[in-house]
Formats: sequence, structure tokens, C-alpha cells
Amino acid sequence: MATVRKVFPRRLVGLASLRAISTSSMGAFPKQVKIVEVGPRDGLQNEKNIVPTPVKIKLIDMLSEAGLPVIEATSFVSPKWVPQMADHSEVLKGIQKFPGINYPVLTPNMKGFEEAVAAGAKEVCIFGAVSELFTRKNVNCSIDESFQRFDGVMKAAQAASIPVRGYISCVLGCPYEGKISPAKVAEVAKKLYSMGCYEISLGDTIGVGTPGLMKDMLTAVMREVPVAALAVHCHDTYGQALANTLVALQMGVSVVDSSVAGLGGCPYAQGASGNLATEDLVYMLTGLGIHTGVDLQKLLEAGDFICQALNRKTSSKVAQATCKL
Ligand SMILES: CC(C)(COP(=O)([O-])OP(=O)([O-])OC[C@H]1O[C@@H](n2cnc3c(N)ncnc32)[C@H](O)[C@@H]1OP(=O)([O-])[O-])[C@@H](O)C(=O)NCCC(=O)NCCSC(=O)C[C@@](C)(O)CC(=O)[O-]
Repeated sequence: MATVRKVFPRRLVGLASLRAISTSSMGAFPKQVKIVEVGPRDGLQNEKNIVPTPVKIKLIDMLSEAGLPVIEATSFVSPKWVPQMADHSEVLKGIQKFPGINYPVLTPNMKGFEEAVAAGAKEVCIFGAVSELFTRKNVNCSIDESFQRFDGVMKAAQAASIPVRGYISCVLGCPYEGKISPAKVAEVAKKLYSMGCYEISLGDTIGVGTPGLMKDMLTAVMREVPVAALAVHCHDTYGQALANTLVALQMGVSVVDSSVAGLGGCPYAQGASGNLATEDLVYMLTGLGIHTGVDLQKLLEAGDFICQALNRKTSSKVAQATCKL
């Protein structure tokens, strides 16, 4: 059973007062941000001990209760590669499907796509990278071969009217190849968008990016793909995730991936740590007067639940701060 963290009203009163602060000198922010919660997938895929299926289902249900509009539920990858995601079908079938909430899943190839559709997936994600070495380690093929697989998934998805989201990993640096050129990211983003991905999530997989790198990368990508179709996905390895996300918001990006309690990491990216914590993102956006539709208190409860189930401390600063009161 989850214990429910007490979030003291005075902390939330403090939060509300932040809204009065003028942001006009900080550039134009979107009025609304869509948060894509990746905790149940990205957050859990790196966990060594297998998390029981009912825990995953309860986490997703709690995140739905908190009002997250998109919750990435699981991935239909090989159980030999990522044993933690082996219960993908049970998870997808077991969760409550709240009206208006999307529950996308990762599908690297046709096998994954077919199994996902059989389990009831209504939206899928393909995931590529700008680095040859990372692609080889992550999905056991070259970038070109990964696109051949995507082509099959895309055609099948289009025939079934299933929307496809595209991921690009290593956009601000690669654990194996180091620096990545913004032009290369733009080229891959353009390819995914031209294939029919409705949204491209730009992943700083190992969290090495800084705001200047984010600005340069986004500038290049925005020449090829409309900003309305872009999302950012920042890992917080070097403590830069919130700063990098803020820059993206200032440049017009209005879709942000994050993970409850800051869980996360890619098993095939050495040094990758957790994602930007959703609690911290919601706190910042609320302070900027940007609408998310997320109930912070319920989100904190979901974070408590999963941290207790995993027997670990939250990485969310907001969760830590409200706990200390
Ligand atoms: C892509 C594969 C499957 C290729 O794996 P492979 O071994 O090259 O595949 P294959 O086609 O040669 O098939 C080999 C075996 O795998 C099976 N197989 C083949 N496909 C599937 C499937 N879909 N589901 C279940 N089983 C599958 C297939 O049936 C066969 O089984 P066998 O005959 O040996 O018994 C493998 O490399 C894999 O599963 N990789 C996992 C990668 C992964 O999940 N990485 C983490 C997600 S990406 C990420 O975290 C980054 C992101 C998105 O968050 C953004 C960011 O932060 O950057």
C-alpha cells in the first residue's frame, strides 16, 4: 500500500503567488504545455529488479488521476533485451483508460507493433538516434536499417489510423560518439517528420546538454520541422534538464517529456540517469502561469507510491522540499 505524502497547503499557496510574477521580459512562453509522462516506460525500463505488474498498473492509474494528458505506458521491445518491459501486454490491458488521455507505447519493429495493437495500443512510438554506435547498441542495427524498420511500422500504423510519435536519442551528445552536430539532428528529425510522425521528441539521452547547445540544436531542427511538432526529452544527469527545457519553451516548444520522481535512464546509454522530474516541471510551469492540467498534489502521491515500491528516494526537488515541511 502507498502512504500518501502530506503536501502542506502553505507550500501550495507559495506556488500560487509565483503566478503573479511577470514573465514578459523572459521571451514568449506557450500558454499551455502538454506534458508527456514517460515514467512508467523510461522511468522503469532501467530498474534492475522486476517491478510487479500490478505496481506498474497502479502507477499509471495514479498518473491518470493526476491529469497527465499523455502517459507512455510500456514498450513492446524484446524481453531478452529489456526484461523489465516483458509484461507490456498485461500492463496495457490492465490500466484504466481515462477519456482524453493517450497511452502510447514503444514499438521498434513490426513484431512490437503487431503485439502492441493486439494489446489495444491506440498510439505508438518509433525510436531512432543520431548516433550509429548508440543505434547499434540500442536496437542492434544501423541508422539506415532502423529507418527500414520504421517504414514498415509507419505504413502499418497509417493503414490502421494509429498516430506515430518519433524519438531521436543523443541530440545533445552521445555516450559513444561524443559531440553531435545540430545539422545531423535536423536531418533525422526531418526524415521522421516526412515519414508521418506527428511529433518528434528530441532526447538528451545522457543529460550532457546545456542551454546554449539546446538553442543551437533547436534552431537547426526548427528550420526543417514546425515547432508545434517538436517535444523535448531531457535527462538530468548534469542537473541541466529544467534549464534546457526552459530554453526550449522560450523558443516555442510546447510539449515536454518528463518522468514522475525523476526516474529514468536508457539501459543502452552508459551514464544516463533520470529524466526531468514531472513534479519539478509542473512546479515551474505553474509558477510561469502556464497551464498543464496536472494536479501537483496527486502527482506527488504517485511519486511517493512508486518510490516506496522501488525502495528509493525521489529525485524530484519539489517532492523533497514538500516532504521536509
Ligand atoms: C529492437 C530489437 C527487438 C532488435 O533485436 P534483434 O535481436 O536485433 O532482433 P531480431 O529481429 O534479430 O530478432 C531476434 C529475436 O528477438 C525477437 N524480437 C524481435 N523484435 C521483438 C519485439 N519487438 N518484441 C519481442 N521480441 C522481439 C525475435 O522474435 C527473435 O526471437 P528468437 O527467434 O531469438 O526467439 C532489440 O534490439 C530491442 O528490443 N532493443 C530494446 C531497445 C530499448 O528498449 N531501448 C530503450 C528504449 S529507447 C530509450 O530509452 C531512449 C528514449 C526513447 O527514452 C529517448 C532518449 O532518452 O533518448
